[in-house]
Amino acid sequence: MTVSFSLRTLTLALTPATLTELGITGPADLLGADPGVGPLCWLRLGEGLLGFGEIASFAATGPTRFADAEQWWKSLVATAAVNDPVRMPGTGTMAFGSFAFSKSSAFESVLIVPALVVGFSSGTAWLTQLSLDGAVPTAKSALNLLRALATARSSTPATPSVGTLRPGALSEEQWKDSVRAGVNAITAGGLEKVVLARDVVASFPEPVRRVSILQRLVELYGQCWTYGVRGLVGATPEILIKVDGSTAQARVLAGTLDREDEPAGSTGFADTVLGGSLKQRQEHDFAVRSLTRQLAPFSTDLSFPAEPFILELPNVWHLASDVTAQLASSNGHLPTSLALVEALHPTAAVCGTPREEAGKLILDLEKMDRGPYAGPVGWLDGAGNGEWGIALRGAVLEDEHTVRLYAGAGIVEASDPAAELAETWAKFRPMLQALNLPNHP
Ligand SMILES: C=C(O[C@H]1C=CC=C(C(=O)O)[C@@H]1O)C(=O)O
Repeated sequence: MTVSFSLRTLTLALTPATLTELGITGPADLLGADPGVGPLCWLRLGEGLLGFGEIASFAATGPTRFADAEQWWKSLVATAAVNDPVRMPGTGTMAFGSFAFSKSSAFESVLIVPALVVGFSSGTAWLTQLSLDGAVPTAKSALNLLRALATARSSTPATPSVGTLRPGALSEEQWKDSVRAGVNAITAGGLEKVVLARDVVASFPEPVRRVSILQRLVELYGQCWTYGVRGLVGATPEILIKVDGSTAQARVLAGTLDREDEPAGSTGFADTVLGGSLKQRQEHDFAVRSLTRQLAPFSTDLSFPAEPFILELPNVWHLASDVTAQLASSNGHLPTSLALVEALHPTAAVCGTPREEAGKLILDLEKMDRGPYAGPVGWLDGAGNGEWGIALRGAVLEDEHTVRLYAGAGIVEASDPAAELAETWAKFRPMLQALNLPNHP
């Protein structure tokens, strides 16, 4: 006889004394705590969520993957017994997720409910134990699990063995031909922007340690959101949507300048070359417009600055716009973060304008399945909150020895294939660094 139990969760605030006793100064201290594949991860600037173990998961492919995941999550949450005195976004019931970029992808979109979550946000730290086997989490059982992790951890990222890099679906020449074809399609009319991506494959004689990659990304790209959901890892600078109660926020990026292109001793280089470029500005405006157009029907108030700002990352500068919306309730309910993800994905930062035409051209010209690259990655909770980045500057660990890296560039009429190719190398850099591979082979 199979007995199915409801989800049970217990959340505890972690006091500074407990954290000190366990030697935990922040979430990154626990990255190396899972002796297996390592935790589910969503971290930025010393805050975020780590998930350990897996008590339930949902997988889907196809055009209804978001709606199916939302339905599965809602039915799990509906019967959950939640003991959550902390009551912040990410406490109580929560799951990590990653979604395929394309409705025709073979990659399985997933939601994963961990057994234990450690969270840090706005000066509060907490611990949530989740169970689905009838066990009732207690403060003692939750703290024992955390203690075991804190004791097991290793904090030094191991340097990966010397790896080699080879082209993925297309050679550099073939990819530049695709960019040329993209520019020709734009010139011929019918679309204004298309984002074309490519993949490269890294091979290592020794097994690659997922945890080490996450540790390196946190160390080098702390202001990006370091994500890890099963084999998908990366550090994205772009937020598709973050929902905290009735407020939604997005960080839209498009328009890029390689920091290695800055001449020594120059001042105001990014302002002039990136901020002053009509081509880059056009690329950016398409991305902002696509997001705001899709978000507007869910909002009572939507605001973003008239001019983008320049976001400085260790590898590149981007044109960036932060968008804020007050969410409208419908029949007494606010939209959940996952409902917004479904409505917003894919923006013109990763697809193009118009969306349908660009999507078709991507399938035609890239000659690869993007898998989870450029898809939404992040987490959601039982109250509808969540944070979803766009899975950029990342890779998929295909097996112990093989890592597939992805990067793309926005193509507009004025695009030059060689410059766009160089831009993809700048965008591969975070993962190349994390994997200890040469900057630009
Ligand atoms: C498609 C990617 O970046 C997007 C986000 C920021 C800037 C972009 C650009 O300038 O082309 C892209 O739209 C990628 O990193 O693979």
